[in-house]
Amino acid sequence: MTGEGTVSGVEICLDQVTKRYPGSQVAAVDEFSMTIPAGQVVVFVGPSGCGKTTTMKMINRLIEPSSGRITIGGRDALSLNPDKLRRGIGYAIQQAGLFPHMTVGENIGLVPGLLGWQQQKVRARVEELLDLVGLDPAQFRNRFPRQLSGGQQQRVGVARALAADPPVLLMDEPFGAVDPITRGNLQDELLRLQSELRKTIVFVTHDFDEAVKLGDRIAVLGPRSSILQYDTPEAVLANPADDTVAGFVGAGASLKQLTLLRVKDVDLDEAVTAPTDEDPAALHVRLTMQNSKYALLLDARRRPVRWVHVRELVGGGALSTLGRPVEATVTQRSTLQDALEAILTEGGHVPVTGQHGEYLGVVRIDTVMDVIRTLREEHEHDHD
Ligand SMILES: Nc1ncnc2c1ncn2[C@@H]1O[C@H](COP(=O)(O)OP(=O)(O)OP(=O)(O)O)[C@@H](O)[C@H]1O
Repeated sequence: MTGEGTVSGVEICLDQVTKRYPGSQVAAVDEFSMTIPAGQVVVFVGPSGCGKTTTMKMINRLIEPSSGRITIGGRDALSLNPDKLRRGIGYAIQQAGLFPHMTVGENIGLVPGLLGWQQQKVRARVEELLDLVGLDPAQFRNRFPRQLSGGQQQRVGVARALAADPPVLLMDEPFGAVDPITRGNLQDELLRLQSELRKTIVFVTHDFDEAVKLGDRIAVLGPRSSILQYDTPEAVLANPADDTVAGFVGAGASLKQLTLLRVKDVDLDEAVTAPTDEDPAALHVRLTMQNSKYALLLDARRRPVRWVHVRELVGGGALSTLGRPVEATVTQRSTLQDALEAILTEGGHVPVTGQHGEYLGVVRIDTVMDVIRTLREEHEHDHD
């Protein structure tokens, strides 16, 4: 994820951090070392029980490490007062973790209040944050958490984590408890927020697709929080470090890479186009001469309306009644994943439209397949 804001996050370093729970023979986290760059989103992904949450909670010392070193922005986290440390680190969890007896406003204003901010300033900050996460302050400020939907609660949870403008945000499956559509919206909003705020975010999830979507880097973790791979989503998808990672990435890994690219990143092809009032016989001649099977009919404002096959042009009838309607189009901003789905609907190619729905070109299935092949080769080459 690249953003335009200035980086407000700081680097986090974990150096041989180990957690041994009392009474347990094996370490839950075993000598974990990682540098998390300032202003980036790093996603910990891995199977249940591998130690993701334990690793994350050692960063804000909700769990005390048994040994090792942690620095946040160059400061030794283990020598700071834990309460003080936590006030400088935003924390968002599944089911939002809001205090049920406090209003939305009180929940969000909690940490700034603890930091001694003036009431007036806290109130202004609450308004600002509710706005930022897309909730109308007048409507939501005085409600209690139980009077909110799951998605709204998660938004408040994110607002609360951001309240004191901390450089670091820890997010533990924050969108785990909402339906897939709300989840997608919350992810989009986090990306939008992050492009402005540029915090350092550590995000824990089970969901590999979520990791690919949100992460600047993904850490795929195995037993005892061992780092199986720590790389960009592109690299993990294209070249999983071993069979375990490959299994976790799952089938269709190279297809998932297509969510990282957009239509504007590839060359468009030209279809044979025709206005809907063209003479079918004349269009037949044009298609034959250009050795094309299909023509794309455009309306008076050059918007794609129908596909017509060359065979359908010989039986007579007005062009506007021939062929079949265009069912899917994409824009320059659509992901190649969306384009591929549309191509499968449309049969081999999909029209690309501009701001006013006007025809710009088509993306063909061959183009998408070439992209997949190139990505795979590039990453194999990188890892030689
Ligand atoms: N308080 C505890 N006492 C003893 N063992 C614990 C404690 N908390 C976690 N563990 C153990 O430590 C290991 C790592 O747990 P952790 O919760 O960090 O994993 P996780 O990857 O976050 O799992 P999940 O995805 O299911 O939340 C597990 O084997 C777990 O049983």
